[in-house]
Amino acid sequence: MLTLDGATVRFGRRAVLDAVDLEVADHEIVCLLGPSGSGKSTLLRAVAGLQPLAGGRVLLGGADQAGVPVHRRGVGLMFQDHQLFPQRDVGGNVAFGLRMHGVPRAEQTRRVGELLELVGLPGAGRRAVATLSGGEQQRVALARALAPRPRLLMLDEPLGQLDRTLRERLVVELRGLFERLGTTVLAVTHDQGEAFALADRVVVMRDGKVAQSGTPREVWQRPVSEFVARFLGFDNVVPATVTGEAADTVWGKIPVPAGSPQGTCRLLVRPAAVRIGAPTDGLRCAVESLTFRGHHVAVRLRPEGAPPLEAECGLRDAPEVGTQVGVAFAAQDVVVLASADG
Ligand SMILES: Nc1ncnc2c1ncn2[C@@H]1O[C@H](COP(=O)(O)OP(=O)(O)OP(=O)(O)O)[C@@H](O)[C@H]1O
Repeated sequence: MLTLDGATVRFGRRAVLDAVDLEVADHEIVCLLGPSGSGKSTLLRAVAGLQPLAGGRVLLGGADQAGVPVHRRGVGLMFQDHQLFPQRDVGGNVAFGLRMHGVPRAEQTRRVGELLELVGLPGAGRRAVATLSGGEQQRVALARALAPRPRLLMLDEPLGQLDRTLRERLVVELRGLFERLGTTVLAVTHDQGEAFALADRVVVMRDGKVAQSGTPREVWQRPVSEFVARFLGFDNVVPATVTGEAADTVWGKIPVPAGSPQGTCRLLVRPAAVRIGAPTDGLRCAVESLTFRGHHVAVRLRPEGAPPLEAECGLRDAPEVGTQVGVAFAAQDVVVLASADG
């Protein structure tokens, strides 16, 4: 459906999109994830035709889009600040793209009704935009973007301004809706939870380049680099030397999965790999702090003469702050990272 082939965008001398290759298949939901300024929105704008390329190509359905204006690309866009037209009612907003495409009025009315039903706002066509909650406005913006049946729907921080609970609910609804409609989606978010819940595939960006692309499970289980691991919120990343099935680290010898690459590397030790036991067993640490996270407790440990170590455990197993514990490591939650890229 969508192919980026060496797509490059420059602002001045800086490549904000740096020779990016990316494929989005029909019916696929791809989420671009990455820190602020990594080029996510620029990529969407380049695909939409709002941002000229300094090099490379954007192809939609196999056709090079060079010179094709925004309104002829057949892509739908929904931006963060969904910008509904305040003077039009809900129906008028949803029908906007249909009017632009010269869809007959009766067909417009039918389609608007259908879409409002789909996004969970049946019968809201006559309501004034100002009377809607943030979440409802977001749904109207989505219905408006879907109305012209774009071959590719692009969402830029679609749920950005909503509170966490509403976002978590809507993201599940969105995924169901896109699956039912068979919509091809390219979405941008800086919220990894949102990306992982919505996407078939996650693309992590860094400085205008793709740092990693894979299913949510692949990226979560096997981040390819220290950058991706840290971006996902993992703090236990240290230099290591792997020999056989063990790594030498500042935290002592840590077992690694069979078949791991050998030699010097960075090692990711997921909090789940850190098993807390009696102070006489394993690496001795002081318990520095506990953070309650719903179903588990994040435990910050301070080993003697080594950097802090993040662990996690069940609510009932949480040690007391200030006590001493011993730590062992479980190989299945240890990942040898392919590159030491800081
Ligand atoms: N019109 C412009 N002129 C100059 N620099 C720009 C312009 N638009 C974007 N940039 C710069 O390009 C870089 C990438 O911006 P972009 O908006 O694509 O990042 P992003 O990953 O979407 O970030 P965020 O998550 O903060 O929205 C940023 O450093 C930004 O300041």
